Amino acid sequence: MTEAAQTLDGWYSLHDFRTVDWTTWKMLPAEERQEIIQEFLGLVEKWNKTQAEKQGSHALYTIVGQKADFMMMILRPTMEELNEIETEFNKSRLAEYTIPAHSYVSVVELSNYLPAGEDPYQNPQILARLYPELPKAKHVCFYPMDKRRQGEDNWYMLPMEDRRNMMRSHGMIGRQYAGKVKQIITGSVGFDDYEWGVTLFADDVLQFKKLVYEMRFDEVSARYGEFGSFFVGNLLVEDRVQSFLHV
Ligand code: VOV
Repeated sequence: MTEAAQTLDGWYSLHDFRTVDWTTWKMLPAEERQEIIQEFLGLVEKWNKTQAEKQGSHALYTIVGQKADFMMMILRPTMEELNEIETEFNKSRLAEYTIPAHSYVSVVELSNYLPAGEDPYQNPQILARLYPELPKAKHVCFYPMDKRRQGEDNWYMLPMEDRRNMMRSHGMIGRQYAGKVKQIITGSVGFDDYEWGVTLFADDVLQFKKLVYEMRFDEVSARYGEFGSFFVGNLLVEDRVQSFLHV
């Protein structure tokens, strides 16, 4: 057996994608739509409070294309809290006018491919990455991925040393995007259909394409990467919720 990578695990993560049922939403009287929007903003207010107390974080983005209309990304210390938030949203009146489009369950993950040193859970830089406040970047890009296990190309049969070297090269490419793209890698083995969720944040949306394309030529992605559906979107600040839902 080859040596398994050790992971550091942080907050649990739910990416919840919804499509708005504009047809029925339009049928409501304007005052009722207002009440529903206020109820939803009340939920967001609770999430803001949790975030201010550093007990979690969240992000709202509208999604471009037909896969979904908006995404709520939620980070919390436990799976139970994710479940409660999801259920609370589902019981809200806005949910009656949305259709679930997609979801992804995972946990913020760092792996030990890079040297860590002393107890990582005491290192403030590592803690900030395991329990991050999601940035208010203008754009988000989310996709799930696997490492291939096929014939000669089986990531999980490679010696630790080889995997570490490849991850070093991966990290070097990533570092060139410092300040342009922030990545949050969430592990989902045992939780969802792929092995990782990749969530990228950037103010310049084109940097997603440049980064992902450049990584395609790097061995760990070129030989071993398998990818699911991509979602790309724009920041939905609370002030924009009104205009987004205005009909
Ligand atoms: C924005 C840039 C960026 C940077 C700096 C970066 C760096 C790093 C480092 C240093 C490490 C290893 C240690 C750790 O921190 O876990 C990782 C780890 C990982 N990455 Fe990464 N990655 C980036 C970006 C980045 C992207 C764009 C992708 C998608 C790949 C693509 O082809 O579309 C990705 C994937 C991953 C994955 C799936 C893992 C876990 C792999 C495993 O087998 O465990 N990643 N990554």
